[in-house]
Amino acid sequence: MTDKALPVLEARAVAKHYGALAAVDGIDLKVMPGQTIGIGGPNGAGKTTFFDLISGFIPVTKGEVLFMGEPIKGLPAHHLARAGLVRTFQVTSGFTSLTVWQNMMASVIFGARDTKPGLLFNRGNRARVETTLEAFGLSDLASARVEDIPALARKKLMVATAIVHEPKVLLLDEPVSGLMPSEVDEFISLMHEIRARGTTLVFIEHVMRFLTSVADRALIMHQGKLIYDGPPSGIGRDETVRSVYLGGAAYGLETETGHG
Ligand SMILES: Nc1ncnc2c1ncn2[C@@H]1O[C@H](COP(=O)(O)OP(=O)(O)OP(=O)(O)O)[C@@H](O)[C@H]1O
Repeated sequence: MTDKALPVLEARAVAKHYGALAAVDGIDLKVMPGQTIGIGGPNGAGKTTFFDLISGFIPVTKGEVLFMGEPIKGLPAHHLARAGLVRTFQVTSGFTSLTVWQNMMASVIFGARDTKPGLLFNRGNRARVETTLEAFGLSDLASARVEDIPALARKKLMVATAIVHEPKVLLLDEPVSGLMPSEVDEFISLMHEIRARGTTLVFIEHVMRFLTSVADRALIMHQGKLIYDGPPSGIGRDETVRSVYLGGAAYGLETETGHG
């Protein structure tokens, strides 16, 4: 069982340099079990690079990242995913010529600890896929090819293929970018359901309405550093955040997007 007092994911003075550029410049972060953290900030602030570091996708230049108290250095991303640290990408991924059902089964099979794929088409895994598709409102599209389904369904499928592994920590990179306001609302409800399961969530999002409705803690990055760490309701009142991200003006957080 997860120890409530220990961070599930921790960044200690994490930095990533590209030549002279510090894309991420010494970030400390403790993600506690069950937290939902939303990360915002202007383009080029270092959000995706930070995500790449804490998911083990790229190596740190300085500092260290710990998952469940253990340093992740040197562990490949697929190993971390199997251990419960799962992420999605900004660009909606998936096997477009396969069906929704096949994508889900592929995720279950390749994400499993067991290495004998043949054994994984079992009743338990099929039931997990069915339950997840139902929870995401995707059951009716199970036999549709991914290239034929709407953008909202593709976005949902990407999260569904991640959540079917019952991750300890789910990292989502801009889950609602490009969606219509009503679709964003649907995704907000979905995120609340995922939160209710107790999944620890960390996401990047420019859509402020989504960030403030879903997260219980907000981080704002600028030039590789954290300039805000606190309740989402405080973002619009923070002078620094307003000047570098929200345009300096009084900011109504009902606004659909920040920069991006
Ligand atoms: N592989 C790379 N090589 C060189 N520079 C990079 C590389 N990846 C990112 N950068 C630079 O690091 C900085 C941070 O980029 P990053 O993509 O992390 O920002 P971001 O906050 O996610 O931006 P956006 O909101 O536009 O996605 C940028 O200046 C970017 O050009």
